[in-house]
Amino acid sequence: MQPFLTAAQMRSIESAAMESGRVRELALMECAGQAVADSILAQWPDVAGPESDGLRRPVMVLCGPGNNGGDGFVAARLLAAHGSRVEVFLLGQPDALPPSARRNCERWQGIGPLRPLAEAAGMAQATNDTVVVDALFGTGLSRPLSGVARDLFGRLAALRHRDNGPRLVAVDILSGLCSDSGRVLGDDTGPELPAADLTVTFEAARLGHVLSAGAGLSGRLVVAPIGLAPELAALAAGGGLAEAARPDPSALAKDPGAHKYDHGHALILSGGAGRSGAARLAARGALRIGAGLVTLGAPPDALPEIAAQITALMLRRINGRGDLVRMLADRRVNALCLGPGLGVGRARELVPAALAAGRALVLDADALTAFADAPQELFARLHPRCVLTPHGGEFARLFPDIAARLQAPALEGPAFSRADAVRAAAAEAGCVVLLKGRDTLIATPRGQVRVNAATGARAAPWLATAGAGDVLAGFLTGLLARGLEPLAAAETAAWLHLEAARDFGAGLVAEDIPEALPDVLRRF
Ligand SMILES: NC(=O)C1=CN([C@@H]2O[C@H](COP(=O)(O)OP(=O)(O)OC[C@H]3O[C@@H](n4cnc5c(N)ncnc54)[C@H](O)[C@@H]3O)[C@@H](O)[C@H]2O)[C@@H](O)CC1
Ligand SMILES: [K+]
Repeated sequence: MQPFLTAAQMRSIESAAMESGRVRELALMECAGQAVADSILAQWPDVAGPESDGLRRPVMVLCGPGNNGGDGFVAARLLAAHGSRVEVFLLGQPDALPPSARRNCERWQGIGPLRPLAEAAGMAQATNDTVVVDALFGTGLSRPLSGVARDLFGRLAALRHRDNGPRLVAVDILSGLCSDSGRVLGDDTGPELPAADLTVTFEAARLGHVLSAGAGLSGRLVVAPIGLAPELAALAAGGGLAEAARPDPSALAKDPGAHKYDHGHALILSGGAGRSGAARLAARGALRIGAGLVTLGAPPDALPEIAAQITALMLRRINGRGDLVRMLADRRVNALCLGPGLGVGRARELVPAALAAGRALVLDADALTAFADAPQELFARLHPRCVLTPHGGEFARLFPDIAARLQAPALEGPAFSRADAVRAAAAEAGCVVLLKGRDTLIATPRGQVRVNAATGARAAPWLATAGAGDVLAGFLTGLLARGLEPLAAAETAAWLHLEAARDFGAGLVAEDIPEALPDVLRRF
């Protein structure tokens, strides 16, 4: 299990560990600062070295008024012990620091000078390749960056565009980012934040590392254990933690003795002539992911073009509601996909009939847009075997009140997050909702949340391509046909979709995603 914590959850495990007497705050801070120093030494070995080496890369540690600053003082001390050239800057006064941070500030003052943060700006500009350690604010950030910190970050953001600009390491989370939502606290005037090269966080990732702006600003993420594993396990056992999407390999294996009908029969409904490409992509995805049979249901005018394009897929004339009801009399058709290229008018006619059949059902694209004027009409018909797969725009049309909370400026932390939004949407819809994006989020009506983040080592920039969402809907439908439950199907589909795109790499177009899947499945 790879959990993503909120600031409150992180504080709760820290408090539990300290209240039980198992660990002390100073020890936690020492571990945290050690992890920061170790990660810097691993990524930039040239920060350390003998005194005579003029090529040593300088380090600037920016400490804030809370315990995040305390981690910075520890890292500064440990880097100095490795021979690094370290300058330390403080926002605020040493005697206003909380006790453990103050203790570590005093230890630093026994080693080197402490300067006001205002002096850091000029230095970052003067020295190329400096490693700047951002220990200004962590999980305690409650309002937008302001004053000296905001000005300094604006300058760092400008310098980061240069090749030899400073490198940036965020302690716990980049200052200015809300650790629960990954949103930049502020309004449309800023602040502007520089992207970190590296974020070193503790015990478990925060949601803010992978959601919204945090996905692009956190850089490489190192999650360092600091001795809170028992408390984290206890918290996880209580349920309710957001987790990374993870496929279940055993659910994907096929029994050598099984018949094709044992793997389900998926029905993908297509739009009319000239609009069948999206449904064909979805159908190819459903077939590749292992549905036993996949049928495309199309109106008469689209039949010739589809017939000319497909081989293993089956084709059936489904013109209107009556045709669909007749097809669904075959109980072996156990999963449906409506939306990709369907057309809004056709969706309006077919979605209610598809929902009434009670089969596993993916509603995507036009099937969602068709109910933008009357989402409650759709919600009243949804059942627990449905999965909605909106992108941001479709989400906003179906759940305008929830989307409005997400679009309002994040002026205070913790801000309303995409995880909060998808959880609220699943509760309102009464079924699994998969919100597409670089940070794809999946929620159940019971409040479970899975995150499939295309960030860091799993970045897949080529996946932002026309038709990729249609393939995802097809993967999901294929897995539902194979009998996976909606949550497992959604997280497995999202995970495999991203892996296939990463495997293919540059030049990816949507057609490549199903074709890249076999290599991914073989690795299981
Ligand atoms: N509590 C613990 O046991 C541990 C905490 N650790 C570190 O401590 C951090 C959390 O420490 P804190 O709770 O002290 O919080 P922070 O250090 O993130 O900051 C809190 C301080 O900043 C002020 N503040 C918040 N937003 C501000 C803004 N925009 N402008 C100016 N001031 C602002 C607050 O009033 C408070 O004084 C974690 O992120 C982590 O780095 C680690 O040392 C591990 C152990
Ligand atoms: K920070």
